[in-house]
Amino acid sequence: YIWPSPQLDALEAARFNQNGHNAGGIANFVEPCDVFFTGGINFTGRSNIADWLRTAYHDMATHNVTDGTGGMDASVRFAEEQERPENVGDGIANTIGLLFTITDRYISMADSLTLGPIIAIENCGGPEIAFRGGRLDAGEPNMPGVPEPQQDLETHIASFVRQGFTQTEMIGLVSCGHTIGGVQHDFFPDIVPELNDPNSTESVVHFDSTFVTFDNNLAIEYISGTTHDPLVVGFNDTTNSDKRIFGSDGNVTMGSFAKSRDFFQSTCAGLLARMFNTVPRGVQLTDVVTPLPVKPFNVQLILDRDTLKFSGEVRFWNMSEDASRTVFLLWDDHNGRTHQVSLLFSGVSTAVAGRYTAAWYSFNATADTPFQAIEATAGVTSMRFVVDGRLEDQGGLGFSVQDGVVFSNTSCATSQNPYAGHLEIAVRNGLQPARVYLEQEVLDSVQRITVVDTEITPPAHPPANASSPYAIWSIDLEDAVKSVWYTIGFELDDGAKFSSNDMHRLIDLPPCAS
Ligand code: HEM
Repeated sequence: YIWPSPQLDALEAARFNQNGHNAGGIANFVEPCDVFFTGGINFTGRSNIADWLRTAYHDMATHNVTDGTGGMDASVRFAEEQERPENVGDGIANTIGLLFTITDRYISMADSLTLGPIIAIENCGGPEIAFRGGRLDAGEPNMPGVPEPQQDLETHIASFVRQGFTQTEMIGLVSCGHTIGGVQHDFFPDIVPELNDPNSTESVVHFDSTFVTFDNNLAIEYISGTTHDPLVVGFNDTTNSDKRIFGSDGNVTMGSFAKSRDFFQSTCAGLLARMFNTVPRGVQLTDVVTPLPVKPFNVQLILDRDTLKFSGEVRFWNMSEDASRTVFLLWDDHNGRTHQVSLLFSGVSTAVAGRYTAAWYSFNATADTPFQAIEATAGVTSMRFVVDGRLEDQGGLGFSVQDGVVFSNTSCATSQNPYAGHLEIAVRNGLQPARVYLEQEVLDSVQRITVVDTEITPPAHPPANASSPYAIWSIDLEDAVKSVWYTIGFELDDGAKFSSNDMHRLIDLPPCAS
């Protein structure tokens, strides 16, 4: 895709900035892979990766291919769904507690329930699964429909067909799920006993011997007759659903998984991608999110009197640290001139258990000045980068920068208690936006993040200083909750909308001069 694209930029960052510089919040919950909840030494027998993968399946499994309802839509967050016997346990609540922390206006709750297990699986021995974003969060619970272990084979086959999977795919999907985790005594006392095991304090009997590694050991142990899977060799045959499912094609599928780790991994990559992409009818997912080779990050412009403070970073994918590398930022201004500065190395990030490395450079002028000072009259229209003499300009398009509507740091606080402030937004002469507004992320009555706009009115009088490139629009605000973050948005006559990357709170503003 072409940068900038706010939603894809956010999804790409959540998917690929996993560890190190500017890392997102997910990967460290599964590093090491047996982390449970927020970390520390874990003797429970449980793990985040297991909770996340099961939760995603339970969110999806309500799907009905015939009427298009259900699917990955985070309906599993509703208490009404969690209270159903099919969703017994606290794993769903744990998952929500961790993964919903990455949601924002661009990353839905259902996307976070997808990103979690995808990142967990690829960091814990499993395949890279193609990720598409854009899931919409349900406004109400879905119909019940998650399979339960005491149901018979015909019921399970019918259930998977309703979800959109054949019998063979059912065998695959169950073994891709049950290569991780196990069954807990607390919630399934009729399936597994109390273990009294200091290494499994929550009495979890695991499906295979490598229960936080995504591998084909479940199949190997099943085929070789050494399995301890409590849904295969459980003392209660009624709940031996894995046994009935795995054996339902004469062990052909499980046999092929046992023989080939690669076949298991590639089959799971395909089946799990389909599981994650099973969404209610009408939801349009993005294309598969792939890492941008050159990606500006958090580019911001703030007006400081006659100067624009231009800050940001750029990430180069598949590049490690190299002190001898030179990186230049080139930017064009409104006068048709090009400026050039050398950028400072700012860090390295990694992804997919270290399989990928990215090098980051920041727009600092010096180590202490985290921005470039640009003459406001000249402004900035687009950027390019030159890395060791190689031009990076998105195939000739450049990386466009909007300096049309920017926060002015003449904004100030009029009162501290309650917090009140006077926000000044600078609008570039000649732009003539249809609207300028503050944006605030709020939760609706069912926890979905929406953006509420507060209109800013244009100045009543023409700017006193007509030679200034910007006119100041302003708004007076009070903040009852003291820490509301605002971004700045504007809309053009053709409906195109823009949002700033910089966020502001009233409590951060300097006092207004009296
Ligand atoms: C007929 C279909 C299925 C049945 C009857 C079934 C049943 C169960 C049961 C009873 C548990 C124990 C849960 C607990 O103790 O909290 C479990 C755990 C689990 N299931 Fe399934 N399952 C099925 C399909 C799937 C599928 C398709 C996936 C994912 C692709 C999956 C992923 C998991 C995972 C990761 C766990 C481990 C949870 C943990 O250790 O906390 N299951 N399953």
